[in-house]
Amino acid sequence: MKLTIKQVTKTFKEKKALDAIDLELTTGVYGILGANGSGKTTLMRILASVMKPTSGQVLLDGQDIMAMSHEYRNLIGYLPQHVGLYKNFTAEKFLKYIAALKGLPKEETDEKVDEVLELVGLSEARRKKVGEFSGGMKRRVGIAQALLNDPKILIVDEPTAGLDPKERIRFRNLLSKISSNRIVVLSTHIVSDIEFIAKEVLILKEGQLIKKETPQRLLKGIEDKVWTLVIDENEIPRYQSQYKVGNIARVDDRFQLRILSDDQPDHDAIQDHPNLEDLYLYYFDEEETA
Ligand SMILES: Nc1ncnc2c1ncn2[C@@H]1O[C@H](COP(=O)(O)OP(=O)(O)OP(=O)(O)O)[C@@H](O)[C@H]1O
Repeated sequence: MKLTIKQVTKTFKEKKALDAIDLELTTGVYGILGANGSGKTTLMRILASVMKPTSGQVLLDGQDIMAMSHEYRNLIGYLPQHVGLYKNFTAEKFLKYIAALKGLPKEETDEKVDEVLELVGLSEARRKKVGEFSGGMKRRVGIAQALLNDPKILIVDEPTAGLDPKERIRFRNLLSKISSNRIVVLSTHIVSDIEFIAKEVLILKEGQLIKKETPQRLLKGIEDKVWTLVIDENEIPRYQSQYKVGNIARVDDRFQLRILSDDQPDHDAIQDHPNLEDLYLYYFDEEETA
């Protein structure tokens, strides 16, 4: 199975949200990383076929998804950024309701609902009201509804926003588990969401795809650019104005700075192994780092 994105551009009035994106996706998890407004949601919506590109095409195994219409929609599971859940429904009732909306045959529904509840770890909570669920459980209901039609392509937009670290890990493992025979596209600006599960990381910046690499290769690209340096507090502003400074940690009465720089920022600076947080800082320096 291959999803091909060919010269996809989306323009809103004068704003180019996506600018001639070319991409090929096969089974596995793809992490789309980008700052706010970089075009992640727009790309996800086009892949989910809820939005048409201004120009360009998306092809599934050579067929235009717009021409495939329902045939394509039946292959898609989509979890938008904000999904409406019916608070007074139990998880089970909600999923049965969505199954009916998706046109699942009645005789298959019970078994399918059992299966997705099990998959997302909510079997025991199935008779509880969704309104009483934690943030992480609600997201898992969201994934469960997206999986009801056993989609070959699963698109999840910022699924971990607002989740605590434990719930994030659980969610990540779930995505990893279900990705073996599907294309999973996950957007996030939280780097640790994709560091361990993404087959490739796609970096979007101002509507352009600036990188598409395995996490390992991306890190290799900044291998000799990460430095740590211990300084006094009054020196911090000088380094912040001259360099891309990431984490600042207190070490006794001094401070350790994590600095991204092509050259050694000071003769006392020590090189360190890069992580994806460094990478994010490297590409999105001027924007807020998450
Ligand atoms: N319906 C719309 N009308 C006008 N402009 C839009 C519309 N949707 C998106 N945009 C603009 O297109 C750009 C990309 O938006 P998009 O929502 O795809 O970014 P994003 O990377 O998903 O951001 P976020 O992380 O904040 O969700 C932004 O500048 C946004 O303001």
